[in-house]
Amino acid sequence: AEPGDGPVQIWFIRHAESELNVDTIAHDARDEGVTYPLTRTGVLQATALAEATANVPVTTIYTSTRIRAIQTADALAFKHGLNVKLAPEAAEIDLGIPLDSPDWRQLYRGLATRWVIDKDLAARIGEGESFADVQRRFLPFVRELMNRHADDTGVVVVVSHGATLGLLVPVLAPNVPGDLSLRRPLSNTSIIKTELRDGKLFCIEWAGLASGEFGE
Ligand SMILES: O=C(O)[C@@H](CO)OP(=O)(O)O
Repeated sequence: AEPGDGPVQIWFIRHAESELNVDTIAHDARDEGVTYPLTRTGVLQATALAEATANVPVTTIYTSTRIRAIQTADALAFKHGLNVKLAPEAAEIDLGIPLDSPDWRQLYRGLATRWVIDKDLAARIGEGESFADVQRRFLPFVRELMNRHADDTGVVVVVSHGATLGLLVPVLAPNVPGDLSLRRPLSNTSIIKTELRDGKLFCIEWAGLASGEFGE
């Protein structure tokens, strides 16, 4: 069904390219609040996202409180004449990996594998969050939003991050394999489209991939 015809849809969107996503930019500040804004490429991506979704019946926009997410959400908000609702629960996972580590990707993959393949919810790196920690903050936020919008039509948008969305949406939408983000990483401004069916989230599309193509 087209968004607007059927039950409410929740679209989880990864923010546009930020300074954190460019290896040639120093990542010596903590990832918090305003430390990593969008790059110029990111600004153009956010504008393109807003154009591409101009005719989507967006009713509400929630955003992580990192500036890269807020900027992306704002691009949508300005286009749709909406305000944004701040959701600190949707901020990026504190992975415990130094942001400028040359082994960042490999360490991330290792940790994500322990979480979603080995089901070791307590695994963590240093002072970083465990999968149980992240679930404790993100899942109730989304479940509350599902309740709040259960009788709506149209599209509710949640702007968040690669690791948070990639690893947590599969926990909420049972038709998504837990390791899908390891095989199909979310690039900047990727959209995960879900729909509320019988009180549960059903994923209809993952970054352009239709639900029949998720694999095992
Ligand atoms: O750097 C990244 O690739 C991820 C992981 O922290 O973050 P974000 O989706 O916020 O860019």
